[in-house]
Amino acid sequence: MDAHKLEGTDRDQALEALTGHGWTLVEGRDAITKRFVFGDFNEAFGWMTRVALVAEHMNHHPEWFNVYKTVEVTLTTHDMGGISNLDVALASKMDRFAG
Ligand SMILES: C[C@H](O)[C@H](O)[C@H]1CNC2=NC(N)=NC(=O)C2=N1
Repeated sequence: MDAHKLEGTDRDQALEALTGHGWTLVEGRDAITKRFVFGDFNEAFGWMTRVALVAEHMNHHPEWFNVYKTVEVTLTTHDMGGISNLDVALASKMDRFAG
C-alpha cells in the first residue's frame, strides 16, 4: 500500500472515524493510541499474533505494550513523522480483529 501523510479534511475525517472507535490523539506527538483489553492473556496474545502478521505484510509496525490481557497500542508513521493512511488501515484491522 502506498503511504501518504494525512492532511486537511482527509485527516479530519479519518480522525473522526477513529475517535468513534476509541482511538485518541497522543499528546505531544503526531500519533494515535488505544488500549485493548481482552478476556485473558491467550486472547490478547492471539490478537497480537494476528495483527503482527498483517503488520509485517503491510511493512507497517505498531508500537505496543502488553501486560497480561491489556495491549496499549500507538500508531504513527516514523518515516513521515506523523499519521498516515497506513496507520488508519492498521487501526481498522486491529479493531476488526478485536471483534
Ligand atoms: C525500512 C522499513 O521499510 C521502514 O522502516 C518501515 C517499517 N515499518 C514501519 N512502521 C511504522 N509504523 N512506521 C514506519 O515508518 C515504518 N517504516
